[in-house]
Amino acid sequence: MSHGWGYGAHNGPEKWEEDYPVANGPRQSPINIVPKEAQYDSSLKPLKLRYDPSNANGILNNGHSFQVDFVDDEDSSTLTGGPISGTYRLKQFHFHWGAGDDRGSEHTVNGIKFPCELHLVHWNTSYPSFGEAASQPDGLAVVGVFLKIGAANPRLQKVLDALEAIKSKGKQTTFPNFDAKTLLPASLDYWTYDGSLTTPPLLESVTWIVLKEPISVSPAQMAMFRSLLFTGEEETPCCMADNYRPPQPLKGRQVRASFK
Ligand SMILES: COc1ccc(C[C@H]2SC(=O)NC2=O)c(OC)c1
Ligand SMILES: [Zn+2]
Repeated sequence: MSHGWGYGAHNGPEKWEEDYPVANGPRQSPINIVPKEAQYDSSLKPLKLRYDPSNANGILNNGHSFQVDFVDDEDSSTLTGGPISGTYRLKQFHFHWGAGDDRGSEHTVNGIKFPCELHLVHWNTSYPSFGEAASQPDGLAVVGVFLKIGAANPRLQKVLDALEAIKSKGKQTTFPNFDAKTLLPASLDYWTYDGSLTTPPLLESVTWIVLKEPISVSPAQMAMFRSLLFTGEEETPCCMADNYRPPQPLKGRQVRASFK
């Protein structure tokens, strides 16, 4: 690809292998999760997510999605327990969504696509930085949460209300005092497997932790996601949607369940 990667016909997921050959690697993400084939593992610990709202910093349209960034210079917003050992720090969260409610998630369950998927990105503090951790096989842990069409989600609305200020690529604004825990469902039951970043550079450094229980999002709220632009202010506007990579081959990997 002469131009940067994206989600269009000319630079989308089917083309990424041209610049990122790891796209065909042994532990690529996302995957289709088949609950009946996931093995219950009683040794898996409960997830422990301790987030300090004061670590929330800014919100950015990065041209592929939007992300809420967190100050991560202390162990104040962390993920411990679950399938991981040690302490992972919250770095950012972002979403993937469809142009229609029939698609948008990256992981699927029994082949079912959800309209949206939240990713909470954490890095292993046994490495000196996020960038260092991202190149290590146990460097990152991403918690995935499905969004399902239903009642409007008031906690999500706080995030969506900030989008009008970051409509086009490269725009950012402050986003203080946000508790990312409010975006989690009641149950922290999860599936876990070894995978990768779902965008270039597709590094195989992610322990995936996908929650079984979705959170709700209303059709009007989905429309707010779709009001964002992939493009910068000076470009022909292109609505940000269908920014998801489809499921990748499991290649013999085991998906474990924290619940029966
Ligand atoms: C070190 O470079 C990167 C590049 C991209 C992402 C974001 C990807 S990874 C995911 O789960 N979803 C996404 O859109 C990243 O996140 C850890 C780290
Ligand atoms: Zn993601």
